[in-house]
Amino acid sequence: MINQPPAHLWVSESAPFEVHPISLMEREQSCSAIGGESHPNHPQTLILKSIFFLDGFGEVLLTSNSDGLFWESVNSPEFDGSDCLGIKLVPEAPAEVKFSDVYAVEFDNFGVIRKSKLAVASSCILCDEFEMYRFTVHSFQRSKSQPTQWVLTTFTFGHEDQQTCQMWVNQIDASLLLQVGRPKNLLVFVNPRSGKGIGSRTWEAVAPIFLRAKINTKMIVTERANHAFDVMASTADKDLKMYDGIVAVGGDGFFNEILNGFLLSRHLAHYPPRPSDIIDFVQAEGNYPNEAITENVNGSEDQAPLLSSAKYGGLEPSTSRNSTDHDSEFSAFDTWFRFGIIPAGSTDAIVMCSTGCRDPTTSTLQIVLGKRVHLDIAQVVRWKKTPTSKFDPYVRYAASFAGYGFYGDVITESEKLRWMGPRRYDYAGTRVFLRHSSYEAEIAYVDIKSEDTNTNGKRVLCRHNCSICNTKPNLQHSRTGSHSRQDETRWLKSKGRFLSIGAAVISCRNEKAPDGLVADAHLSDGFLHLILIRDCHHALYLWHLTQLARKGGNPMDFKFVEHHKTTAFTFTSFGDQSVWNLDGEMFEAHQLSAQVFRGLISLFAFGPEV
Ligand SMILES: Nc1ncnc2c1ncn2[C@@H]1O[C@H](COP(=O)(O)OP(=O)(O)OP(=O)(O)O)[C@@H](O)[C@H]1O
Repeated sequence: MINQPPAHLWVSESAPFEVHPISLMEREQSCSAIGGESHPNHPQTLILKSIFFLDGFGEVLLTSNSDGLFWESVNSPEFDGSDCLGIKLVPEAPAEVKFSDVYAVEFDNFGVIRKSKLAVASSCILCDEFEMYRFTVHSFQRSKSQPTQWVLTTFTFGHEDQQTCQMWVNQIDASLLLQVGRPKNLLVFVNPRSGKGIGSRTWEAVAPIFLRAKINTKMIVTERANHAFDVMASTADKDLKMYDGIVAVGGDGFFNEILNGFLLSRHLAHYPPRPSDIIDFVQAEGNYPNEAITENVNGSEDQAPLLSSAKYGGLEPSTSRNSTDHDSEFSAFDTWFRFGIIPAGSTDAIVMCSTGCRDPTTSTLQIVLGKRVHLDIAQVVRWKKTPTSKFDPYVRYAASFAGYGFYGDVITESEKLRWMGPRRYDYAGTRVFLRHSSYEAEIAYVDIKSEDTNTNGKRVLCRHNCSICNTKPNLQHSRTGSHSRQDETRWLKSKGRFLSIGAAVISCRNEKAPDGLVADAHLSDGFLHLILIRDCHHALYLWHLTQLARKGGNPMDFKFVEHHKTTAFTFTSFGDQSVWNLDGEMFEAHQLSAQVFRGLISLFAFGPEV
């Protein structure tokens, strides 16, 4: 039943408007007039107050200032908070929304406003409903069951006067324009084959949020693997700079493709040292006998070689990259350009680590609200693909993980089973586990003293506004190269048979490993976590894997597991074939080196809230 609003709302007391004035309405043109604070960037900010009907709640006095909207219930005999059956309802609606949490406001024309929540829920025909002009404020709230998940919420305000509604919409719109860091133009890549083939559906579900937020999106649905890479690599910088960022609707592998398409031609920096650079130096100095290298199972410091920056890096100018070029070409994107990921893949570890959950709506909200976190990126340089291939440096970047042995085998197996969707990882994982293959290899890694790690060896989890990620680095490894400026870099070596070698850039939290591969890895502390799993009894390996799969497990607490926080490492295989897994993509490499670049890129994300 649609009623006319009660008569008292039509009576003007201080009528500032001639058309349909509403009692108690106040309009202040200057902040000082009502003792409010002016917005530092916008001294003309209006402070508005008007009586509205809040849909599903009742009559409220709505106030807008530079921070947001606030409302309080207006007590009147006809709006006493009772529903149509006379039951007293305690209003549950929040009484404020900050502009920083508002992503859109829309004028809704003439339509129904309901007096109480019960009326909304039950569509009770006896409940009071009015028809009036309306506007809707779009925001979010945290899910009650999973607080890291953000769910859409709206507040619809009704008023008899169209102009009043329109004025509020204009005012709120003006306040939203003052919110810093929100994107206006985005290039969106959609992988229709992600996960269970849900990329396009995922985009269709979240696209209205971008539309409402008045963000222009240019959307490209990929037609083949590497399509997004090719577009990113071939687009001129001046065209890319028209966008505030790039959004990937897909999984980690798809994001990796976009990242590589962006970085490969734009990020110019010195390569990390080759495995042979380190061995050559050690042999020349004579302080690290080969036998000791072979036996260095525990990475004891006595056996550690020192490597001066003058001696490593070892690349001829033709094969190295100039970090001065890097500064000019890459930093042009540095300040505002961001990447977003809307999860639609099989694992989505990067999204889980950067937003705290795996939810397309949460990721979309964090994009439209312009959130930002920095992300470390590992640069992996393959020197030789197979034992017989010639020296041919080939660079790839990884945002989450580089893994060998078990991880390489799982990705090799699962690629043949793409048709199975995300279940392929369970099937391939079981097969590879049963095979229990181990591989002979040698690893050298930069030794980091615990006082250089920002945590002093303590386990500190990465969270929203993380103090570790925000700390200035003690080491000189940074965006210009992980360790290239240090006078002395100490390398440790491990050689032997490994079930797996993993280098985690971030914690790699996912549904199979709720704490991730490394629970205390950070988004942008500038460190890699090298996890070496030596050949061990099958049952012990299973025990380690079950610890990984458990929340609060201790997967590192085994003698055969080594965990080294580092900035760079080199790898040499002694087998015929060796396959790595980079962010879920296969990467064949007989010899490689990797180094981390601290906070090399920014993501549209709020940071994990674990
Ligand atoms: N149109 C397409 N057809 C086939 N493959 C595509 C297409 N577009 C992209 N790809 C490829 O699909 C691969 C996997 O995509 P994506 O990472 O989105 O899904 P996933 O592997 O299921 O998820 P995750 O990486 O999280 O495990 C990427 O390597 C990408 O190159």
